[in-house]
Amino acid sequence: MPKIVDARVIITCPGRNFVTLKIICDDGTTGVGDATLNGRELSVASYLTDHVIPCLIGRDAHRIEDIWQYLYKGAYWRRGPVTMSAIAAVDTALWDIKGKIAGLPVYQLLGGASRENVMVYGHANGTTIEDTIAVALDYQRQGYKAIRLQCGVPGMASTYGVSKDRYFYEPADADLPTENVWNTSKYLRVVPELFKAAREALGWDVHLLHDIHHRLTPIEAGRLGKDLEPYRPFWLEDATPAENQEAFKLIRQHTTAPLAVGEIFNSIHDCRELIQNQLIDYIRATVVHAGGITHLRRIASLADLYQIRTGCHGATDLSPVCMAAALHFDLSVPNFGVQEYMRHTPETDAVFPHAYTFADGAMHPGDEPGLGVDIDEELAAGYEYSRAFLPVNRLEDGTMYNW
Ligand SMILES: O=C(O)C(=O)C[C@H](O)[C@H](O)CO
Ligand SMILES: [Mg+2]
Repeated sequence: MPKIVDARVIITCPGRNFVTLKIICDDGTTGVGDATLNGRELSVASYLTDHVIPCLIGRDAHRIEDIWQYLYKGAYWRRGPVTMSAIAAVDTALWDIKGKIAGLPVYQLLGGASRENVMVYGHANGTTIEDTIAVALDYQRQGYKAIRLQCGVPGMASTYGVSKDRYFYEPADADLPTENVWNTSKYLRVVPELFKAAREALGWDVHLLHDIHHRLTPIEAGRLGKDLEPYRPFWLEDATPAENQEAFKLIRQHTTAPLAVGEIFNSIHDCRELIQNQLIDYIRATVVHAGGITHLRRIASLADLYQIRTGCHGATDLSPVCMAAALHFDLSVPNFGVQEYMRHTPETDAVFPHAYTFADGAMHPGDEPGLGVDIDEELAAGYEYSRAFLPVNRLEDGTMYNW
């Protein structure tokens, strides 16, 4: 048996913070897992270092399921983003180790490829509709078959998903949370105009997505869905905060726009009602925040019973280690939908050398044994942790709101 003899947490900031777990076995095999929780990085690092790693030493690295159950049931305090991100990091690293020892890429251990590659969506954003369309056209030229559209809202100083200077969006931008201001009626006016302009410019052979980022009430979401229906959106994401899973019934009564939810979910229990009541079309939970490959597969299996497809979260705060793991998962599950892909910076790509590739709007995890990703610890050590928070949101009268 490959015995776990050591494990360490590596924190690095090549432009943004990443937390990575590396597990080392007695035969020298190592595995990596992403443990990054945006804006709360050090809590997961501490949970791993102080509470998880001591329990791992001496265990058989091949017993992935048993170790998962040990960390989940054994902690007594179940679920939550910190705990589940830490469990995910261990689980991901163990799949990496198992693949390396077997000499197989992880997707082969998960049942093999269910498709040739994995369709990804890119982020087109801009302060105006015109700017956003120009970026979307560029994505289309690069071969993307699916594009997320976010544009600035006239009369609002900043909007979720709109970057100041880049194609991708990096929200954790300050040492203390930036304060944004939100106005629902202004927002509800601009999005249908954006989609109309996008269909005119991009045609109908491209999937168009939009992220509401938890900002509407269910009835407002129903209205937006209805307004967007003529433009056939691929999905509307996070229409309303999903703690209240029942709320999605109201949205469903009013629109046939497909709904995607779950990037902040960390357990199958967060999405059980949404799935079993057929209230969503895509589940966005991903490897790092939803308990690793082991738990995410369980969520996907439940979703498959209800013809709900996967659409894993893949923003830049999920490291290349999570991206690699997600691609192995995506390639293997029968009910794959789409994978989010926000390119990392060259600095991040250098710290995390990886085998995954992008071509013609799709990705492939590569065929290296394990996950096909690693962390260059020497390079990582050159980028010191720098505290960064996600913004907070207020209504124009100062009321605290959802970001
Ligand atoms: O990529 C998305 O769909 C997001 O909503 C990005 C999130 O705001 C981001 O990952 C938060 O850390
Ligand atoms: Mg989102």
